[in-house]
Amino acid sequence: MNRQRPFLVEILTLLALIAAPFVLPHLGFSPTTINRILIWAMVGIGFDLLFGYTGLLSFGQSAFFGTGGMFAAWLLTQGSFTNTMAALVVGTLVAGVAGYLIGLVALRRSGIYFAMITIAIAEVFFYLEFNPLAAYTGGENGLPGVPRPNLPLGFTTLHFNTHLQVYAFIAFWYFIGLVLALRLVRSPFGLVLRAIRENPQRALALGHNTHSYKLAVFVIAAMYAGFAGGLLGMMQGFMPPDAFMFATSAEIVMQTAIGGAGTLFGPLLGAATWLYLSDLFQVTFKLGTTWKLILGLVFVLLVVFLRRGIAGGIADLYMLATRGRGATHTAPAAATVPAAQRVTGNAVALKQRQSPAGRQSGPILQVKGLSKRYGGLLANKDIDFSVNHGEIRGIIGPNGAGKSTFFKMLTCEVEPTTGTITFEGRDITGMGVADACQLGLTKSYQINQLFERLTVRQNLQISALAEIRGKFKLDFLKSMSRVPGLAEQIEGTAALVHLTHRLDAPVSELAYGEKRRLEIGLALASSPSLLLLDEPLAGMSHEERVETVALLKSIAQGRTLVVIDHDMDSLFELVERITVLQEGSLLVEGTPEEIKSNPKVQEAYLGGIYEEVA
Ligand SMILES: Nc1ncnc2c1ncn2[C@@H]1O[C@H](COP(=O)(O)OP(=O)(O)OP(=O)(O)O)[C@@H](O)[C@H]1O
Repeated sequence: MNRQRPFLVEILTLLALIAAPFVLPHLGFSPTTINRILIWAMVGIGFDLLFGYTGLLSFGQSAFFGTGGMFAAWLLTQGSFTNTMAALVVGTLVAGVAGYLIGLVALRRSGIYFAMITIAIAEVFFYLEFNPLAAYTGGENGLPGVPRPNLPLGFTTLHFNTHLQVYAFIAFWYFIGLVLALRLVRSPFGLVLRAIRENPQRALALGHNTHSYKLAVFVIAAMYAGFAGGLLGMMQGFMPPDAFMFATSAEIVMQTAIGGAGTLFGPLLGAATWLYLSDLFQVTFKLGTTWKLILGLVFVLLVVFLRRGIAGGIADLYMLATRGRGATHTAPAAATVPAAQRVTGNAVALKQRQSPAGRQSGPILQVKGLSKRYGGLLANKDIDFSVNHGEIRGIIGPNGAGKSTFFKMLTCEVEPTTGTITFEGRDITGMGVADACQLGLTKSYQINQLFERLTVRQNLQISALAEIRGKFKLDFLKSMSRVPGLAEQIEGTAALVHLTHRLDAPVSELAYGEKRRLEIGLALASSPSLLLLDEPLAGMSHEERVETVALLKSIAQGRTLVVIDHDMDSLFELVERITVLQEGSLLVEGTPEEIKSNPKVQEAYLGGIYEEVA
């Protein structure tokens, strides 16, 4: 919707914000509730970036909400600050610094352990506020006397005293926060965050420094919370200690879930629903303490029946309505597109990485004495291996021979127990997988490792962005269309793997064969100088195998490939030399003809099976 009509979302939001203080009171919202909704929604924007877009469930936002708010309030009540804007900025920066330090610790773990660390941190901040720092924070009394917002403009100072004026101040900053967040999620930085949410291992393997991205968004979320905390003190004229309470964090999580995570508008809708209902049950219906029970039941129902939240429900309704009018065009499935109509791999020249030393001959990869031990099991034993520039090498071996482990060591996913790996003349042993990919060494996986909820285009963009932008870049205000060379790289890769007609389809809608081609496309989009393919034909029908072998042949032109597969006939047709692994050791190397006729291979590996096939 927004791609066709730029700024439509922003304009509609602005109009809604202008109308809200005049319309919402007629629906039973008090002026204070309207202001609180925006403050909660602002914390929620940061939390949504963290949880909805990056997949990091934090229960620690109260720590930053309280820190930013308390610091700004302290500057204005006990410090010498009179400029509320300056106090807000300093409070936000302090919350950001706290976020950076806490992020360094909490992001060492993921999933439930990350969430548990953030709970513990929220509790630590609550304790600090109440006990050792009570002289500064007012302890359980909080900090009274926080002035209303003002805005010095040089020639005059604007003061925001009435409810409507305070609303205008908060709504202005909410709008700025939302616009910045919308830019962020549409930027290359934002796409990498979604890649981390969908498949953090693959995002890393494609060359993104996922830890730095997670730390950056953790700090950004802390700053949103800190800024909102400062607004809370100014709105109430008092900075309450309960900003630090765990319940605050829990409310942010619930409001975002109810409103719809990963939408940016979810927190606003969730906060509006939450605060409206709590006012309704407590003030209008005077339910006493039972209000929490009823509120709880309402929220359970909302979460159960609106699994993507209120914003998700609205989006679904919109899709239904536009589909009903025949507005949505579904791309044809692969099977319905005649092969002759598909763009051939040779039609678009895909950029290829240049060797750092300008070499185009000699070894691109050299391995000496490579071993990998898993406890008592030696998965790879003392392997010496070398591949030349432009070569197409096959690796075969029975199940459990150590082929995948060997690939994992080459791409630096797994550290070798002994031995060295030299790539393009550089020792890469023990280097991280992201660094290896950045150097031009990557692989496609035996089991698809895709970003399932994203489109084919976004999948390919995630890969190409790592090559174009490097391991980490804070380009969260940049538009995707302004990334140099990105569109060409995506079109070229999609054409090569015959997915041009599926670029805007979500991965979850692809057929298996298409997913396998996208898996190869992901590796190709990073312009590797050495591409490893781990069982590219695995699980394919006969027809798909024939198509994929043809595809691999077109990819192989001008590239260096190493391919593992169990399909001997296809592999013998494709590669120039073959390396045979058996029980973790290198058994023999040679041309397909030499391998077919090698008695050692027939006896020890093929056991005569290939003879029958041949
Ligand atoms: N992370 C791990 N921990 C312990 N053992 C492992 C691990 N990964 C692999 N292995 C073991 O190492 C040996 C080699 O496994 P690997 O997956 O490399 O073989 P493969 O040749 O790729 O097999 P296949 O053809 O079935 O994919 C196997 O015995 C396997 O069980």
